[in-house]
Amino acid sequence: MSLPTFEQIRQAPKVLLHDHLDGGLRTETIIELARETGYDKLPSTDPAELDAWFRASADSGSLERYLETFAHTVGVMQTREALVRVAAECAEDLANDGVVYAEVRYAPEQHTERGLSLDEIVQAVNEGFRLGSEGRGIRVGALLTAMRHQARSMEIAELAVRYRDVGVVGFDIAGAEAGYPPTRHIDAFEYLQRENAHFTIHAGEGFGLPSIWQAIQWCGADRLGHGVRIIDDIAVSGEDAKLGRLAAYVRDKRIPLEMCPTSNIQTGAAESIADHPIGLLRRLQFRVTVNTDNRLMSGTTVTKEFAQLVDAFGYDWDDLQWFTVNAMKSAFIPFDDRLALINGVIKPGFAQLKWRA
Ligand SMILES: O=c1[nH]cnc2c1ncn2[C@H]1C[C@H](O)[C@@H](CO)O1
Ligand SMILES: [Zn+2]
Repeated sequence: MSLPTFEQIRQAPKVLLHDHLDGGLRTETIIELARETGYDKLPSTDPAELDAWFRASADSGSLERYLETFAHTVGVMQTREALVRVAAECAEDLANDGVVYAEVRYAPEQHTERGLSLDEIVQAVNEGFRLGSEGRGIRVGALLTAMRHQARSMEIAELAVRYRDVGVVGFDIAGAEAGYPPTRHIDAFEYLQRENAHFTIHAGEGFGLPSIWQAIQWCGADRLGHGVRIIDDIAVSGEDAKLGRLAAYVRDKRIPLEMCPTSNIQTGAAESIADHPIGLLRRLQFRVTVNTDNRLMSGTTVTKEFAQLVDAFGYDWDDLQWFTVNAMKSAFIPFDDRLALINGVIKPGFAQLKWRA
């Protein structure tokens, strides 16, 4: 059986758990929204040039500099119409990439510059996801992110609970990691735990093991955003790997790792796809999932991320299905819904592709 091709991977039913709404805009849309809303700070109004600018600026090797590019996407996402449009296009683009289930995150507190309330922001994005998903064979849920350098996490956690049955499936914290440990937001995480709500934490990307340890053992994260630096707790010699206590805990407890290979290279968390810790972590059977992080800044899609992994590691259909089922098992929607997607959509979809290959 030959390795999956790009087009075959695109057709496979895929699952995406880590994708930022403000990191996935179409360049043409940014330019149009800037014109419509009077945002005059774009580095270029030519789509190709702007696209190249985002990629080059995000390729800095530093998470902090990578994050600076979001000023322009967030800058044009300040009205209800803009949010509905961006969310609808996000759902459409993911559906066209063959994604059948996605959790897309954004930070409501970043969209209040022109007077929208947090509730209005969530309602607008929900409406966009609904419009963009309709009839396209995709289900999209929102994760509400609080910015770790700000102090609004409790408010955002309450917002996530308020909308838990209407479009929102969980909570997250994002932004610069060094200097802003997860425990800074412990009250929000404790509140979410008391509410039986789900959350993931960006950890082990721009900072190492202490961040992962806090996210899991202090804050009770259900999943880890990136978590790549867990390899600092694994000693490899030849084929042998010795896990430290934290790495063993993450693997034993089947804590999902939302890995984003291209993004990690851009921010300096990994050297190249071939050197990306995902190779080792998949071999050691951590609960690894494959994600895009920011499709605009990384010029990527789920299909591209998978295709690069196939090139680098020779992954076959079974590997791609394993990543996909891992992701579906780790989603924040109810167990019955996850099972229905695994048995009704993912397994039959992969079976058909394997059979044709
Ligand atoms: O990979 C990331 N790490 C930390 N923060 C991130 C990453 N990608 C995007 N963000 C930030 C910038 C966005 O404005 C915010 C909400 O989506 O989350
Ligand atoms: Zn992220």
